[in-house]
Amino acid sequence: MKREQLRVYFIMGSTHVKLREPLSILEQALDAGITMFQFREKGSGALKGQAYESFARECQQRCRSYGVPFIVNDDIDLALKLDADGVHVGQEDAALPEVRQKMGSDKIVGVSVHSMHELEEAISYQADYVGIGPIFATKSKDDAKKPAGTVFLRQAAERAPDLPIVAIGGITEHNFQEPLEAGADGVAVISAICESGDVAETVRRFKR
Ligand SMILES: Cc1ncc(COP(=O)(O)OP(=O)(O)O)c(N)n1
Ligand SMILES: Cc1nc(C(=O)O)sc1CCOP(=O)(O)O
Ligand SMILES: [Mg+2]
Repeated sequence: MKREQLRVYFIMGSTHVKLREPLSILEQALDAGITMFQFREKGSGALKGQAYESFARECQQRCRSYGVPFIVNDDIDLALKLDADGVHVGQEDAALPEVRQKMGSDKIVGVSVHSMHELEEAISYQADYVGIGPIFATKSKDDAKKPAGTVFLRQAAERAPDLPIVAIGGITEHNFQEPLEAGADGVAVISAICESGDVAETVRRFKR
């Protein structure tokens, strides 16, 4: 993958957008230039079964029409079934060698890391990128860790200059420069886009 693809990484599930139409938000975000999309359908009220798969396919179809990578959060079986562009897994989701073996070498495998040990593992098992967070406080993940700021992000970028890094957690139009200056290639965002009154303008600001 190209590290520029992490520049504005939009993450969404139907539960993140409350009463607003999620597919319309995704289309507006794609049209405004998001560079990667993650399908993250989890938590209370999340779709299940056929509705879950159909919603994923609808999102994937839209990403394909814009040439934007479609990444599945957590669910490797769904990623394989849909021939998604990749998966994102956390430390508790699955073992990285197994994920790589199932997905194959051509697909994108992203992993969350919070320590140097986890970063070293991600490097040795050839993760395509790492997600580091939460940088700031977030309300979008119930089991998020404490906000960590950019200290570890900066250390990770220094240790692994060739490994693409995306910052996540509480990132907004007003604070996104901080993780970029610390060495992130891009920012991964849920609420700043899902809850924006002007999705297109918000995405454009992240791209400036
Ligand atoms: C880009 C990116 N970075 C980190 C995460 C968090 O993954 P994880 O810790 O597995 O938590 P859940 O998102 O699965 O709740 C992510 N999804 N994307
Ligand atoms: C999905 C996720 N993972 C995080 C991590 O720290 O690993 S924080 C987070 C939620 C990001 O949403 P928002 O942009 O609304 O803060
Ligand atoms: Mg996960």
